[in-house]
Amino acid sequence: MASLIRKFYTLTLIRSGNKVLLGFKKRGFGQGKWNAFGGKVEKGESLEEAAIREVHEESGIEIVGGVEKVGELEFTFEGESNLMDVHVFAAKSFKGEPVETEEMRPQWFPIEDLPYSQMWPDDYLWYPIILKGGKFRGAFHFQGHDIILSQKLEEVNEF
Ligand SMILES: Nc1nc(SCCc2ccccc2)c2[nH]cnc2n1
Repeated sequence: MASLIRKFYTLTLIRSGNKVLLGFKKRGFGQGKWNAFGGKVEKGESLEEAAIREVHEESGIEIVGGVEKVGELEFTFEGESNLMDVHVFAAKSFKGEPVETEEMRPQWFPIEDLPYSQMWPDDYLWYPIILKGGKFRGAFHFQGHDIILSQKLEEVNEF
């Protein structure tokens, strides 16, 4: 099996009471889908620093109380050599109002009414784990961006 190139990304969930802040991706990878805020980890920054940076860049929200690691996901795509190693965080506390950026149009959604049909097809499987305070590890192999060919998902007690 040809070797894959592992690249690191973050995703950060911002929750306030019964609402979750998502962004509609206006361009680039994942364009047209609602997603949490995230992106590539740059050289020289920690996963947590990358998570906090991406949230601020994409939504204007300032994370003040740090982030908590809640999940690890690996995404591979049929016929492509990249493996996306995505570290999922939840913001402990934050300040500021979300603003629309070139990348993302932010919107608060009630937890009971997340737009899963307009999100990545794996998300409905692991968002509930985060929302009940759990942690998870998963791997999803895609055909394109909308079909999952194979998957693994398990809840874990700690990272
Ligand atoms: N929720 C979710 N997110 C991603 S990519 C997240 C990481 C990323 C990468 C590049 C730009 C911004 C954000 C997914 N891929 C496959 N399923 C998926 N689910």
